[in-house]
Amino acid sequence: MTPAARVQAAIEVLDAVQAGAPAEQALTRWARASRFAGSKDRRAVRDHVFDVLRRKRSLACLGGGDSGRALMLGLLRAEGADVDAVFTGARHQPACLSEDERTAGHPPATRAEAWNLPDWLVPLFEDALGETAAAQCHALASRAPVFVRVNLLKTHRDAAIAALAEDGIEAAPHPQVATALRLGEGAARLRNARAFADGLVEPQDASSQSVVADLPECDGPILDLCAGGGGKTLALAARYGRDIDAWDANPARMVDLPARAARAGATIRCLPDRPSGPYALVLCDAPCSGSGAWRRDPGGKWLFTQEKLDDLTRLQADILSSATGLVAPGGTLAYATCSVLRPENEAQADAFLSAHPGWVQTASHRHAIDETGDGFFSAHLKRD
Ligand SMILES: C[S@@+](CC[C@H](N)C(=O)[O-])C[C@H]1O[C@@H](n2cnc3c(N)ncnc32)[C@H](O)[C@@H]1O
Repeated sequence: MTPAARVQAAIEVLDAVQAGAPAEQALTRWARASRFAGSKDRRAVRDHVFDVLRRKRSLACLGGGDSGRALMLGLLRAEGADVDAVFTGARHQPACLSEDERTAGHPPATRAEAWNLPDWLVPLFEDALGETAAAQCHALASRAPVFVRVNLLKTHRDAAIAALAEDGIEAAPHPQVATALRLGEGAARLRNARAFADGLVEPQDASSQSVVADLPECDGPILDLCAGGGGKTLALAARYGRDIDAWDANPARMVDLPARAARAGATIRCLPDRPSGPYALVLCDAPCSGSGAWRRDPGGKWLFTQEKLDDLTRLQADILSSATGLVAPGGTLAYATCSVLRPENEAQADAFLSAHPGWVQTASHRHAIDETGDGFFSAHLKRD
């Protein structure tokens, strides 16, 4: 496919997304109907689509509308591309620009437009991020860096870097997180690399790794209460060098965890029934808006509503409250979200402390959305 034909394909996928289809589904449909497209074409179309979805609001301004065509025009203008070399009208390529399209479009004017947020989220981002809100929104509208966690159960950092290099994957140590490597050239080959197959590394955002690295020392039993796919369960097993219990209200989410644990050389017990404890440490990586990681799932940013936020904060409070019975005296309940919003973070921890005398907060960490990782929050709540 020519570069312009890839743009036309992205326009069609974006039209489907704007009509309500999830981006992944729209891309899969397009790929199935476009057998002529090779893997590089598919990757390029996907990149266009996700680049637009991260910055949909500002690109709609620049492109003069929110159709797939206007959004791609906005992206090309933002990148300073020669739009007439793309909108050529040739076969499989976007039709030539009309006079209206040429004159339409303006630079983003409001904060919501410049920050690529729905209007209602702007005050929440300002409240949570203060002077860094603009920079963090800019990071949220950019491609996410790719990180892996070095699995200390099997290897060490330099050996992991060398193993990745054997498969042509560049990896550089993270400036603060000892287990994290940032991947460069060749990152797309990770899933086929020996280092991955042998369990030397696991894909995991650096802030996610940091949440586990920051946990207190612990000698007793450990539970991952919202284990999901088990990213943090595996990190816990490596961090503490012992067995970890894992549970999730939706057990189907843990289906791949036994195979992942086997590859990582970790012993994880996926509990069939709700655990009863007591545990010295319970990690509660709660369901959340995902606002700290929307650059990986930009569709979520545009579909999120105040009502969904209210539902989530109620669920988080319920999960935290029901987790209290699982923690041994002197033990820690570590609450974490990949959100930057106060109602899901500091306000949630404060409400917990008010409602549960006998608990104290021993630490809280905020991770900014930037080149070193996603936005994350964690609070360590200790049972006195
Ligand atoms: C943010 S995800 C966990 C991600 C996971 N810790 C990881 O690192 O890959 C939150 C998980 O909480 C689970 N969940 C929702 N309600 C729950 C509840 N009441 N108790 C336990 N888990 C719950 C969801 O099914 C989801 O898998």
